[in-house]
Amino acid sequence: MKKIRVDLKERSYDILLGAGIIKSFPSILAERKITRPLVVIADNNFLLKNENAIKEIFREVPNKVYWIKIPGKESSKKLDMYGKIVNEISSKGIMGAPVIIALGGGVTGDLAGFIAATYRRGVPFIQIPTTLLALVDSSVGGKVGIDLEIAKNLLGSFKQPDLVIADINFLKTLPARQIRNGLAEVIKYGVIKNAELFKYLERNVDKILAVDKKALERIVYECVNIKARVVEKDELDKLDIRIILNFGHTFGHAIESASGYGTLYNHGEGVAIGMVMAAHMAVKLGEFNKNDFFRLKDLLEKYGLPTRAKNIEREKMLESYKLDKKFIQGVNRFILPEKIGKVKVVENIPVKLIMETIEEYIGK
Ligand SMILES: O=C(O)C(=O)C[C@@H](O)[C@H](O)[C@H](O)COP(=O)(O)O
Ligand SMILES: [Zn+2]
Repeated sequence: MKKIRVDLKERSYDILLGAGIIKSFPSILAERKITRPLVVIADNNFLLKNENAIKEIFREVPNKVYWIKIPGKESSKKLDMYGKIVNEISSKGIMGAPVIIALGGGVTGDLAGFIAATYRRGVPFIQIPTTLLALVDSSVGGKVGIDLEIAKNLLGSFKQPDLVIADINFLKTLPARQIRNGLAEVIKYGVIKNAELFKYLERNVDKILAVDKKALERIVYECVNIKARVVEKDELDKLDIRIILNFGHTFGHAIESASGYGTLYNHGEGVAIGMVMAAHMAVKLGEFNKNDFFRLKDLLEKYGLPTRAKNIEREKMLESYKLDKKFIQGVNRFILPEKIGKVKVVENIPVKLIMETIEEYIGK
């Protein structure tokens, strides 16, 4: 088992990473003296495939366990679902503050984390990510929240988990589209911080798409380390350091919102298109060379990710785009690549270039 420490003073925590480590869940709780009741907010799709094994593990813990199942789809990250779950928790007659556990992908983690941040003004929180996207990105760093109709992640908070239990074995039963969803974020890490990781992704496409355990473990380890180090320097996303993790997300989020958070584009797919759009703007601004642009586009395509969006209403996308949390008082701010492995923040990109890019990549 590997242990990655996220050093955030009194909010520091461990990420325990390994194949099959979920089996050690009862001893992990015992070692850490976690005795409070557990409220497990679980993705019902994940449970459908793994319920027996998971329930067997939870039967070995002395804590009282309450289960809440949710559909792990983006459409669950909404106010009505949030209201329903907090009411359900409060009606269970739990004495004292429970520990909230997120057992699922990014949606489950973001929603459960927002509940952990707000229920009783905050209760302990454990992330057990079950998708590649959640393993490499959303389970680490404490961004939690829900979507509003008009834009993604508009209501939220920072709530660092107390522990992350990252079991690579969960990836074995993940549908291919979910693997690709996470791979978009993995490619993002290569572009923003690690050219070697990017090369590794270029050289090992077949292995990675075949969900080779060693390759996936290596990737998850690299990504989590990058994220942990970035978050340590700028936990609250205020110093223009953490912002690099948002590469591809301005257009990506707008694509997700404009497509109704449905099945059309998931988060990774939106981010894949968003990265290509941002990279193309960087080429046009003379900040990024064409060759690297095509390396990025090709790599996304090799992993089966989209690089342009169809069936999106541009007007809807623009409404959501304007609410990007990175923009300051009407000044747009984008993360643009300078080379593979390095990005920078660029402000005030000409509206003409942004509109041209939308015209080129977003359409009916
Ligand atoms: O952790 C971060 O910081 C990120 O930006 C990582 C993103 O991949 C992730 O999708 C995040 O939830 C986006 O947050 P937002 O601030 O753009 O809503
Ligand atoms: Zn993301």
